[in-house]
Amino acid sequence: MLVTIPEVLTVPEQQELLRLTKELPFVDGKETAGFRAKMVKHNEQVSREAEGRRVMQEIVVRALARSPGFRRAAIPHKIRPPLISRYREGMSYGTHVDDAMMGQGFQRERSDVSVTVFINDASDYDGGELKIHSPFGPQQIKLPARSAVVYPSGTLHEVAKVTRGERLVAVTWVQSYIRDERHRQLLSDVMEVRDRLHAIDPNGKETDLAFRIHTNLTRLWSEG
Ligand SMILES: O=C(O)CCC(=O)C(=O)O
Ligand SMILES: [Fe+2]
Repeated sequence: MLVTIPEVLTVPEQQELLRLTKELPFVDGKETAGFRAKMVKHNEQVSREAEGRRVMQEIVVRALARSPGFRRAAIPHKIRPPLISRYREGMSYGTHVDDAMMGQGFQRERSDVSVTVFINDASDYDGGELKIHSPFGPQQIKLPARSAVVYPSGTLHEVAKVTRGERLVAVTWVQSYIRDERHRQLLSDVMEVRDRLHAIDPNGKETDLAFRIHTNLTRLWSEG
């Protein structure tokens, strides 16, 4: 399931992120890539040592956590501290699959859902499309600033070479309460129906039923 979500970041949040990207030091993105992804990862990310990195991560996580669209698509249990990535002219990230387990030692978390939050606008650069290889063919994603895309971590994907300007994104991974993508899609659909029924008829029998289906499917399928 590939979902795009507009306006995840507020304008002040996006401005603060942009300001910090101008101030903070970036390092080679290979630092956080698995051994195979290292071969194809040509980008930069805000240094682990940078003071303001935590501030940026908190802004992004807070924005995602309050977004109903994100919550519905990802059904998040745990979210990794985001990487703040920059692709300057000539940079790209070749085809790869994200690691299944992320983090250190016994604190590892499974990645079910990958997320890109767009910090600067698509008009600021040429190229730089996020290309997700799906069973229905490749999906090319290039979104306006403040939007996000959510897609299954098990897909092969790549970032096309930036040919003008620079691309600034925050990238993170979610361990979902619902591990199976088919279950997540069904729950997400039921949630939408439930919320629409509630808006139309808060006291209706059908609304009760939709709430019951959603709640009990969550009980049936969730873990963690
Ligand atoms: O920059 C993006 O949109 C995705 C980058 C990516 O695939 C990764 O960091 O694993
Ligand atoms: Fe990736």
